Amino acid sequence: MTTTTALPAAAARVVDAVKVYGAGDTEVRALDGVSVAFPAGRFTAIMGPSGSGKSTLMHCAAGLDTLTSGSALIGDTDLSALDDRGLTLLRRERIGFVFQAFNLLPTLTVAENITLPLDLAGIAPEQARLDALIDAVGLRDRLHHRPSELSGGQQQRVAVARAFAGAPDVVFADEPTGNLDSRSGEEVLRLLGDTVRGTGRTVVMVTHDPVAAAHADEVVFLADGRLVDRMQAPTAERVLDRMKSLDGPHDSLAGRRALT
Ligand SMILES: Nc1ncnc2c1ncn2[C@@H]1O[C@H](COP(=O)(O)OP(=O)(O)OP(=O)(O)O)[C@@H](O)[C@H]1O
Repeated sequence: MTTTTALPAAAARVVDAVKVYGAGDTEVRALDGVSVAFPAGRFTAIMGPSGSGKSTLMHCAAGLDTLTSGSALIGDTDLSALDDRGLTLLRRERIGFVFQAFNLLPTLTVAENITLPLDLAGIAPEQARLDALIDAVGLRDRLHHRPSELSGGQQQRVAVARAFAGAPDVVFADEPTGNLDSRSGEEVLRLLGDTVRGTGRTVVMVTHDPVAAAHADEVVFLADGRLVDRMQAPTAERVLDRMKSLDGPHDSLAGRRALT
């Protein structure tokens, strides 16, 4: 038996994660010894002031970037044990991504965009799951449209469907509402939350926005590359209060956005 079996089920985690950019005078410790587990079947938000290491943590946890030291695991797979091809396959088969800029392929239809990761992996789509996803994102009447014919909110809902299409172990979402108006953003957040609660999938989301973070089951807070707090059952008000105490004397983008 390995020691990992004693830990609560984590879809993804980092242990003693250190990420250093640059060297000498220009060295930045973007992650300075972070250990955090993202539990399976839960929606976790990562918050913290600008430059606190949120994106770095997400990129390293998702195998988009490598740690300077420490480990990043998806389930029990240590990413440092994988070569480039192994990492590519893991990202394709076990991880879903939602980015701020939607990242849909403009020449493909909505339906083709949704099944693209499965097509790339040579996996036949499971039709019942696809149908349920298409209904959940409310885009059945748009399946043969191109992304340019959709609103931003609709495009992001396609991206959410694509991220979940292959039943990944974890979906990482990087500021998924950053390019959306508040109503469309709310729809995308509700969709992420409903998918986690309805299907037991796992979502890890980086956000600046306390209102967005309040859709999660738990918020983890970073400051200066360190994990400084975790909050269960967050509300926007409690998240904003916690962010104010992390921001120090200057207003954070999160605080300014939430107050406008
Ligand atoms: N490629 C890079 N080269 C050098 N420094 C970097 C690089 N990427 C990030 N950093 C630095 O690492 C620190 C953490 O950056 P990161 O983008 O992870 O923070 P963040 O919390 O996501 O910030 P924001 O909320 O502004 O997006 C910052 O000081 C940043 O300038």
